[in-house]
Amino acid sequence: MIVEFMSAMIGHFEMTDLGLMSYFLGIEVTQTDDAIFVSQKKYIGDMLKKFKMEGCKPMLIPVEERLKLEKEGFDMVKDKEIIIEYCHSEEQEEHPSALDSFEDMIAVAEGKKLVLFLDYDGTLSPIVNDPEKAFMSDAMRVAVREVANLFPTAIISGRCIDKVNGFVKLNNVVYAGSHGMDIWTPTGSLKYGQQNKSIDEQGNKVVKFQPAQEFLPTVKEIIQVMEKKIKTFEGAMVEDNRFCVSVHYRNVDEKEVDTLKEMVHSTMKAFPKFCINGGKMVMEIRPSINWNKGRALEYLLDTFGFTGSSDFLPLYIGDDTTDEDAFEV
Ligand SMILES: O=P(O)(O)OC[C@H]1O[C@H](O[C@H]2O[C@H](CO)[C@@H](O)[C@H](O)[C@H]2O)[C@H](O)[C@@H](O)[C@@H]1O
Repeated sequence: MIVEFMSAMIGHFEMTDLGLMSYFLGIEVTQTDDAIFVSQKKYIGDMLKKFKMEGCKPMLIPVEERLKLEKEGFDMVKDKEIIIEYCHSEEQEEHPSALDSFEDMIAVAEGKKLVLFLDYDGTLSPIVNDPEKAFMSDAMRVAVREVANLFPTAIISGRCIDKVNGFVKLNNVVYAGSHGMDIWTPTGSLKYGQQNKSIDEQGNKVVKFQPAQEFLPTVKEIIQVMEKKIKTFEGAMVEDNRFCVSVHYRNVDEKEVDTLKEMVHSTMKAFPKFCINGGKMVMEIRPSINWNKGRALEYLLDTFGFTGSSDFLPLYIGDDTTDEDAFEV
């Protein structure tokens, strides 16, 4: 039938039979007897060339499997952003991938119970321009759910706990928000004070540990002041992270960034009980207390029942400066 159709068409139009399709609209096509494989290797090469990133090193990324391709919704800016996020060659030179030492890590873990700690932004989700849209892929969610079924798993984020919970949507992990200043666990710890029993949105009993409770009214005040002051900086954004505040400048004109930073530093002089830490195009304002992601990790190990034991290996995966407190522990 195909042959008949072709000769009928050739009778009417000037055309040549090129055989099986191998390349169409930037997609490479390989056809076998029982399958057709499509690949965009050339397209990716062209994209890297376009953004002058041909020299960058490849690495594994949490690509969604069996993703249905849609006609609508292609976003050139977002595509570029994701490629840049995963291809920072210089950054990788300085900070090589932990996966390069996978065998060594497995050797250290031999016979030990793994306890997994994960950061959210930049670790479970790609860095994007709009913090409200830092979604986690379904593939990543499945991976975290599966790993959390095997090992105790906690997510320690700079975000407020409700927001990170809303992004992750898993009930087999424990959450700690506000850089570890808001921890919700099923049981709590006998070693630490300041714990309150409560019920979460799903109706589960939780013990909340919030060592920066007394700072809440001042945090609200800081948010109000900052929101007024950033109005003159187009693209700046204040994010309420409950016990902490983030002032974002990712979308601010480069020429304005130093002035914005000066404004934040001089404004915070009126709030001496708070400190400012740097992050990825963000200024993290938080109470100056001896509590951080590292202390939160210790608290969580205790509530998981590992205090005094040596047959466990905590593994922390994070990408930002506030994660270094946890790496240290
Ligand atoms: O501890 P994390 O879970 O990594 O949170 C740290 C901060 O992450 C978010 O900001 C960063 O990601 C945004 C979305 O990709 C990006 O737009 C921003 O430039 C990054 O700094 C979050 O919005 C902050 O509140 C967190 O403190």
